[in-house]
Amino acid sequence: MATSNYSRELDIALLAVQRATLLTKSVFHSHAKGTLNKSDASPVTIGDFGAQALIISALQHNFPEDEIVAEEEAKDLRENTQLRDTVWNLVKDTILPHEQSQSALGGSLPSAERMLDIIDKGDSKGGAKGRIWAIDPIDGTKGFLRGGQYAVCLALMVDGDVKVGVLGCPNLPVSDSEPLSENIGADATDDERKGVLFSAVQGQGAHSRPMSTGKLAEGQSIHMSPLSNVSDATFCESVEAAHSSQGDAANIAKKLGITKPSVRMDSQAKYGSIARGAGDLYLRLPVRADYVEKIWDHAAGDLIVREAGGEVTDAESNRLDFSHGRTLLRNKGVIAAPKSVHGKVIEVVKEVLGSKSKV
Ligand SMILES: Nc1ncnc2c1ncn2[C@@H]1O[C@H](COP(=O)(O)O)[C@@H](O)[C@H]1OP(=O)(O)O
Ligand SMILES: [Mg+2]
Repeated sequence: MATSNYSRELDIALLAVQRATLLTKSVFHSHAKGTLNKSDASPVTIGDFGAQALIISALQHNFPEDEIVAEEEAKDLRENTQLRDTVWNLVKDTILPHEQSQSALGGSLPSAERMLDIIDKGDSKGGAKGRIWAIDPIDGTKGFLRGGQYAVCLALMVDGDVKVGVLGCPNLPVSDSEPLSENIGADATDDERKGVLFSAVQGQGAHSRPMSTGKLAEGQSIHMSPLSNVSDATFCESVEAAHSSQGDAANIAKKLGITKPSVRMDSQAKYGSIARGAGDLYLRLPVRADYVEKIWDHAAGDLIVREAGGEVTDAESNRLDFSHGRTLLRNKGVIAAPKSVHGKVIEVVKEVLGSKSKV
């Protein structure tokens, strides 16, 4: 087969993520308004299943031979018809107003039963061979619930290498030049200037565009900040202390001479934020030695940051390796930074984590 520039994959991924993100937003708003109270299920559960169904149906329509690694399986929906019907009602009503987009995505799903089969198509084991999509329908569930940052994430890997990545971040500022505010992790009350889609294709750079409800605009090129002095950095980390050691991050920042407080936000919105230069570093430092990261939590963000001119590795300075199934078996932690300072950051990360293991 001729080499691909992945333009069709990118177009479909953007539309699928746009449609799925609109669904999650409508779940959040229905929940906030109390119109979802017929079901006992959490809005995260409903949004997760709905978004996964929409993305997989778009992929199956366009790329029927491809494999899919997705976070959810339909078992709970098969056992709970009320939950199934709640999700189905949302899925069948979520359409893009732009007609051409509808046909590109294969139109509406035919039935609730078919929706369950589609959700279960995300059960690939992943691996080092072939075309495999990784989906996280709602990354950052805690952020979603508190009206803060979350992301709808989709990436295409070919032979274990990420070729296309898209992140739908409905609660990040539209503008690439808006600096990160301290309350970015919690405040999504102003919908107006919020909502962005980040994307990247290997070798073609990274882009952002507004998360519109209609036809998507052309992407704007995005770049990591040209940070020459690491002590000027703004660093991002998880809100959840169980996901990344905030104590280790504070020690690392101190040793690097960083004085600004960290910006805490949920989800791969952290990767998008540093890729557009709104922040500089993303530190994810293991809390539990036995936790293995999932590929859908990193594949899109990894490519977007690298295509924006950044470097993404684990805490040992190894590239994230997506070729070992559904998890990042060979990696611990994530350190993403502009190329100019990544080496210096890793030096200090090793120092801080190394001194801990000697205690
Ligand atoms: N102990 C852990 N260490 C690191 N990440 C974790 C841990 N437990 C869960 N996660 C994952 O962190 C991701 C969110 O990260 P962030 O804090 O950056 O928003 C979720 O996808 C979550 O996976 P899961 O959804 O399986 O619980
Ligand atoms: Mg996740």
